[in-house]
Amino acid sequence: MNRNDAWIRLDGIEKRFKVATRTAGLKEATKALFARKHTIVEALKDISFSIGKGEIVGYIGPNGAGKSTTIKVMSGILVPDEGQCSIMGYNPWKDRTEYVKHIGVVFGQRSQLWWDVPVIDSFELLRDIYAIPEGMYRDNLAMLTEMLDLEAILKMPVRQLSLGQRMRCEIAASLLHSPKLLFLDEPTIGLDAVSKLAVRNFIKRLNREQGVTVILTTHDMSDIEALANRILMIGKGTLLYDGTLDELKERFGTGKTVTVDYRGRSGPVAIEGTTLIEWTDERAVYSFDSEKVTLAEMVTRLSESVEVVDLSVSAKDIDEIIVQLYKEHQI
Ligand SMILES: Nc1ncnc2c1ncn2[C@@H]1O[C@H](COP(=O)(O)OP(=O)(O)OP(=O)(O)O)[C@@H](O)[C@H]1O
Repeated sequence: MNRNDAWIRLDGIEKRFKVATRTAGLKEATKALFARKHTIVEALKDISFSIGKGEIVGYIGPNGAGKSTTIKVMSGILVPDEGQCSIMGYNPWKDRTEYVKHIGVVFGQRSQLWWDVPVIDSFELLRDIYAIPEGMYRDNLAMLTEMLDLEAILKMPVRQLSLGQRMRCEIAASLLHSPKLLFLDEPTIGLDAVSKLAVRNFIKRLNREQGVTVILTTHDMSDIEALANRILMIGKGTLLYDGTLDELKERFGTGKTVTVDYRGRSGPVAIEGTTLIEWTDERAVYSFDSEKVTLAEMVTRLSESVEVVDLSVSAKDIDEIIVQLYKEHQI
């Protein structure tokens, strides 16, 4: 894709936050208030990428990496300090009034629905706020009610809904005005397996049948496996990976994972050529590359420090690849 033709394009986006420094104790806090001590958090550093129409992109990274900040910049909520952003020909923060008519946004941790009124009343309020034409509203409501199985819950007040029911309503609310681009920030957070599956299936169908482009942030790698054709990985405000999940597996997933059950030690045993993924009082999980260290060497090294009770070897799954990547990049 020629970057100039890209549907979504970010170029050198930077965002800094000024945070008041807090010190322990009232006296210190008062002093800091008057002295106006601040530190600068560099939330986004030179972020550039392009996304084409119809893609589903997973935006991943550990806590505090800058995912939500990017989504807020892209949805026009935050103005960056540096850089350019063009989405469907709009500048999200300068053309915000017109731009928001073409995007849908769901923040999994926040609600856009009114707590005490029936869901359908919230939908009607949104229809009025966004001046959605009646025909479009009726068609979309019927389609979303069917696809997200909302019939039985439309008349219930939001506060009575389960988390999974509420999330289905949040997603429907963000799509009533037929946006062509949907931002989902942690859409499956806290959901049970059945609700997660319903949300994922809906996103897939929406993308396939309506051509809606989806950008989603998640900590759940099974969301990524189920949905994303492409991954953007961010750490400490810097973009670290842009590619497909298959490429990621090919590049980083060649190694294997060893799970060791053991007795006789409380602290971790470091083994050269391996990455320690998990360590408890009874179990350790290592990832290793057989070109760097053999299984026999690992067992020998472990047996010097612990009594090995059981050991199993498996191919690395996506969560382990991600943990390894975060470690390699020290994020
Ligand atoms: N309004 C704000 N004021 C000050 N600092 C902020 C603000 N919003 C975000 N930050 C800081 O910017 C950095 C990036 O935050 P952001 O919320 O984008 O991360 P994230 O990748 O979405 O994290 P998580 O997975 O925990 O939601 C963090 O250090 C955060 O503390």
